[in-house]
Amino acid sequence: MRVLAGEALPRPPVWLMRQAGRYLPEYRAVRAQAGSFLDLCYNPALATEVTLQPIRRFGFDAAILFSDILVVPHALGQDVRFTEGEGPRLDPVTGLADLAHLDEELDLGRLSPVFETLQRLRGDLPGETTLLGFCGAPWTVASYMIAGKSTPDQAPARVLAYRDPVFIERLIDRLVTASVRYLVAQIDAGADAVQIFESFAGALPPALFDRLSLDPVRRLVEGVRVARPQARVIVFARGAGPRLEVLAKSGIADAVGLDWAVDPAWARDVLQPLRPVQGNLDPLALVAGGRALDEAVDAILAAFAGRPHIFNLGHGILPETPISHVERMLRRVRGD
Ligand SMILES: Cc1c2[nH]c(c1CCC(=O)O)Cc1[nH]c(c(CCC(=O)O)c1C)Cc1[nH]c(c(CCC(=O)O)c1C)Cc1[nH]c(c(C)c1CCC(=O)O)C2
Repeated sequence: MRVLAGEALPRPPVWLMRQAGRYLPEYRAVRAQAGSFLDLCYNPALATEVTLQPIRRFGFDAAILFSDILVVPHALGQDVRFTEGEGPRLDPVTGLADLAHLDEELDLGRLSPVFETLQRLRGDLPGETTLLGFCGAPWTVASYMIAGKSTPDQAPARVLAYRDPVFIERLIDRLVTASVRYLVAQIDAGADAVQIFESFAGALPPALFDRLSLDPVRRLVEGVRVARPQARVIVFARGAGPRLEVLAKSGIADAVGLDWAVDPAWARDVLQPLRPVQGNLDPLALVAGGRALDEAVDAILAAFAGRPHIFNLGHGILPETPISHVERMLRRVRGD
């Protein structure tokens, strides 16, 4: 929270995207008894437990709510399933007629287990551990709602952005409104800060980036700040590249998340004078370990030293990551 307020610390605080997950045996054990992945997300006792697991094991400085970005379309009435080994499956929404079948307003009651999880976490976490809530950015969530699954380049949503701009705009608007409500409720339930995951920023050409990513994220954050002026917001726009400068200059986010392809020297010179940054170790360097990992960690620490920085990966931790590599990374980041 101090870094998000603009303070530079001698050692950066550290957490990892997807830090609760399949690389942990204790997560796999809970997952096996939980039923479906969504059952786990909506079970406050178990969701609290898996959120706490990486805090207990590694002492990360932040805990991130265990949930998924796709609970928002689910709570809007879209059918969402997670099938083993295949990832998410949704009944595609591809035009205004489909959109009419979804709820206009987000039903917060459907998401009450998520808020209960946050309340439990607030009580169970050490006082010095930041509690992070999150949601997907409107474009990223819309691209799943349209394609109905993960796609390499979000082609189904992108082609509709050209063919049916009215539909895309309505869908994005609905997600902005729903996400404001959702993040405000997360803050009220105990989240200290929230992260917005724009995982598919990199798919958008420049004209669409402003219209479908930057502007909706701005409206989302403004909506949250109007309702809860104390809110702290991290925006992680994967693949945005040099467009991160526009984000940093806009003042939308308290901190700018960096993916692993962002050059730390560039981010130090261009972004860090404007905003605190978060990132950006390549998750595959963490899989590889050894000297390559040490060098990658050192390069990030050196680049961002002296200005506000939160250490993190440049995307989610991979299931094949050895736990000993996470421990090695943490010793290096903490200087012990
Ligand atoms: C695009 C996206 C999704 N979900 C999310 C994003 C944005 C971040 C990113 O770009 O990775 C965000 C997310 N998903 C999950 C979290 C929990 C908090 C955390 O530890 O960071 C967060 C913040 C848990 C999860 N969400 C999912 C898992 C794995 C499911 C399982 O345990 O069976 C976890 C731990 C499932 C999920 N959820 C999603 C996909 C594509 C998948 C399948 C991928 C896979 O299987 O690895 C959608």
